[in-house]
Amino acid sequence: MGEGVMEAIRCSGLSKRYGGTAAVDGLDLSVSAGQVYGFLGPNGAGKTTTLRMLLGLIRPTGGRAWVNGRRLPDPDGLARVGAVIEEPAFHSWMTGRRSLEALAWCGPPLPHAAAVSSALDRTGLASVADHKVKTYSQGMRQRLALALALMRAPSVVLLDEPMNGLDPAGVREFRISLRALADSGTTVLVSSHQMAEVEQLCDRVGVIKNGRMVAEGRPQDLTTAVARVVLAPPDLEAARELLARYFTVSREGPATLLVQDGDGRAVNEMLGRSGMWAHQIRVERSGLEHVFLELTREASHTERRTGVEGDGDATAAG
Ligand SMILES: Nc1ncnc2c1ncn2[C@@H]1O[C@H](COP(=O)(O)OP(=O)(O)OP(=O)(O)O)[C@@H](O)[C@H]1O
Repeated sequence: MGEGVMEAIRCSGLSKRYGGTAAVDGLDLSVSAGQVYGFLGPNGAGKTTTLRMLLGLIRPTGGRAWVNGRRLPDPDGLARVGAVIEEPAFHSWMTGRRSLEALAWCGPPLPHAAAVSSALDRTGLASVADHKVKTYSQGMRQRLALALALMRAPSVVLLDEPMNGLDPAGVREFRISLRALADSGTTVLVSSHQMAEVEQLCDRVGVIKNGRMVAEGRPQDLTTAVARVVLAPPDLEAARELLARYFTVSREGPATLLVQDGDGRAVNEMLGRSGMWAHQIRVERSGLEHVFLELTREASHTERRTGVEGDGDATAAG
């Protein structure tokens, strides 16, 4: 994304408290127009609550948010926002196309006569549009929900874990639909637990924990280099001691060391100077999943009780 691209979504200090619990706690978030933004976080991190606030379904208790440059709450702007927060219940005896046409009756008029066909097309459902929904796979139903969200040609789409429950082929198809959507200029904010998919799909990623952003950036910038060094004993132990002076090193297998943040050339040079020669040095990026787990490690046993509304952070590690 270039400089000066319009922000499609912005949250500034956005907060939502339920009694003493801070579901979202001073969240800052910025999504440029036309991006696919991955919104990651462990269970209970505040993802759904954030999406519900952006949709005007619940009212924030603090902070501000804008969608398409318009300060929320903004009922008039909702027509330009599509969402799949919970899977809608379709009538299984209707066809996919008929389901969308029936639901089009509720709400404002469609932007053009071919809006239903276009939404089915964009979600890869054109060939099964006239089949009954009860014959659809889980993945097809989830894409039908996406088609429903796209029917009014929104400029921003909010999706809450849309790939949950899909098999690898379903996830791949869904990912292709989302990518095509963003390539046509629609902004997509997608919450997910499927790290590998997020890594492949998203232009940027934000990781939230306890209702706050803990890491943000391009997927490739959030991952770190790991050098995998294969050496035969007895050099292995000597190499571990040597490299451990400069890097975090761990034994991975009987002949392999894992060197965090290791640059292959530096590792090679250090070993060579000490007369040790590796059979192999391979530098890889550690997956986003690893980074996610590290960043959110304590989240599952962290209590989030806060004091009186307006108080500062009272987070206590459990
Ligand atoms: N209506 C509510 N009343 C009280 N607490 C709530 C309510 N909605 C959410 N919470 C709490 O707010 C926190 C954030 O919930 P939220 O559903 O936003 O998390 P999430 O990141 O979407 O989690 P998941 O990945 O499990 O869907 C949780 O601790 C949850 O229990």
